[in-house]
Amino acid sequence: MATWGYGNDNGPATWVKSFPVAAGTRQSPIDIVPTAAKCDTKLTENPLTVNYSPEPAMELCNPGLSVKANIKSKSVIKGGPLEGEYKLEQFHLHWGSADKQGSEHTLNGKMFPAELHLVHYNATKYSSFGEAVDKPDGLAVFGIFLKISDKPHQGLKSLTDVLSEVQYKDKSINIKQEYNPVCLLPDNINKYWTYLGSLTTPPLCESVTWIVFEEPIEVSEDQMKAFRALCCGECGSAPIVDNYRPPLPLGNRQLRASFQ
Ligand SMILES: NS(=O)(=O)c1ccc(CCCCO)cc1
Ligand SMILES: [Zn+2]
Repeated sequence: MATWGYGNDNGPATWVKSFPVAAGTRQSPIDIVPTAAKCDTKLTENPLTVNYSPEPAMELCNPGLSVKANIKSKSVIKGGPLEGEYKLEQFHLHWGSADKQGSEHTLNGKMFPAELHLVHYNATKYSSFGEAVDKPDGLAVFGIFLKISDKPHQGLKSLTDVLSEVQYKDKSINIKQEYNPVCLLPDNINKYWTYLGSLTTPPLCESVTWIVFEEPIEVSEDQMKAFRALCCGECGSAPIVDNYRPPLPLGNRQLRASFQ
């Protein structure tokens, strides 16, 4: 199969041909149904802790199906559902061609216009992201919903203001100003759902402890337009839009909530 993507010929329904785990039992994303989540006090007794550091010259790139920032500084998380310390590797987003769609996780069947993923690997047990990526306890990903407001998100503005410089595939730039990814988190990180899942793109490894925050971050329509202006290839290629995998069955998994 040619490279995977989100089109009719290479989209999510076709991935199982090259990546059989797509039909696995702990796939992501899922539809989050809060009333079906089990409130687990163990999650609150051991609060999720975020220790992110400023990134001096953060690299922003267009790999062709999203926009990604690669992290070099020591930014770590622990607690909540996690055992050990997980180190931030990268963050990226998924978004729609219109505000009615774009997120990967859904909330009671509702899609948000976009979803931000902060990808961490288990640095206590593994020496690199590459080693951790296919281990059942290898990764932890923060899922943050984006919703539209009339004000731009200041933290994302440092990125959306320069997206035109990575408009084409394989372009990358360094963000001049020091950037601390903590600015991307919602105000309240104590309210989240967590479950055992997978990467939402090939290779779809079943290696992710998902932590999806209840509180969305707010972005402007202009910022959404900036994401939708990114291109899959070189000048004249199709825009990167609708780069989301639809939800998979929860199956026998337990969805836990850190709050009532
Ligand atoms: N949408 S996601 O957060 O699940 C995600 C994170 C990271 C990768 C990269 C896998 C690279 C394998 O070599 C792919 C998907
Ligand atoms: Zn993602």
